[in-house]
Amino acid sequence: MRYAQLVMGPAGSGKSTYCSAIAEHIENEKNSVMVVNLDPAAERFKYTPTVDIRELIHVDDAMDDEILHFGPNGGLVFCMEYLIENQDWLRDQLGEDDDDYILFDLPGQIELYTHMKTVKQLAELLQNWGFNVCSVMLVDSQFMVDGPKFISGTMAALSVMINLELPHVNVLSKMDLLSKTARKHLDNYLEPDTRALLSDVKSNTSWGKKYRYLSKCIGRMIEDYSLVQFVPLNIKDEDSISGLLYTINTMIQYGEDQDVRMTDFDQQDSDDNAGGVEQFE
Ligand SMILES: Nc1nc2c(ncn2[C@@H]2O[C@H](COP(=O)(O)OP(=O)(O)OP(=O)(O)O)[C@@H](O)[C@H]2O)c(=O)[nH]1
Ligand SMILES: [Mg+2]
Repeated sequence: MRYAQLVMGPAGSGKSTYCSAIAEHIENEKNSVMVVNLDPAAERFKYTPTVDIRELIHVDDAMDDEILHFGPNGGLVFCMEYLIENQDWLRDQLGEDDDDYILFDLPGQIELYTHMKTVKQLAELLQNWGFNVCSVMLVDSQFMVDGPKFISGTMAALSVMINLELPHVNVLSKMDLLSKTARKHLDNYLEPDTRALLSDVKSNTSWGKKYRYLSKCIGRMIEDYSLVQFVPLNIKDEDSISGLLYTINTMIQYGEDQDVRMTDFDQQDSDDNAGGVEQFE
């Protein structure tokens, strides 16, 4: 079995920084990990990618092409579709080693995740190649500190979850940047509570009243069904990273093989003992 995190989220939400920090953390625990850059427009990142989509296609190739003439956003979508069409290239680059743990650093174009099919196709390819895949969606915590923004971030996360149908975790990134007051505000929303969410939604006008009612219904739905949850991540705090990785690794069943091996070992041990008892008798 192999293991994959598809790291996604809006532009600048911290995906590449997350990949470097998580890779460093896993390596410090003496486990091996690889990072694959799947952002055809990436300029620089701290990690050294094992595989880099820019060796297959760069967003400039799509933009400079005299027939295609894409702008940066269309160009990026084209590159991701090109990757799927050239799946053999990716398969060869990834190799076939058992037990690989790979972080895929994806581009920051939210429509790739909310309703387009390319990332879903990528996940299906990886699953066919023997990966346990999960999606990790980063949302910048600074954009989630008032009720209406939290609701809209939650709805974006929900559409990604529905579109991809993968084991999924939503991460609030850049927690180290929040002031104490902002952190307190955010804490009120983390345990879904419609009243807290609505406290920022003004309702003086008739539009305001309707908007408040809609927000209330959405808030209740999220609260009643525990549909979307967020894990806050402070990348400067090792405990925060370990906690999140534990959640993710449980989802992709990373480490369970080791448990099985331990169980086999225990079984062997007790068989041996049983033999010993017989001999003794
Ligand atoms: N303080 C702090 N800054 C962060 C954190 N994560 C990312 N940043 C900063 O936010 C900016 C964007 O981070 P990236 O990791 O490049 O974000 P990205 O999601 O990969 O961006 P795109 O690939 O352009 O969509 C950089 O200046 C990072 O240094 C964090 O956890 N804490
Ligand atoms: Mg990036």
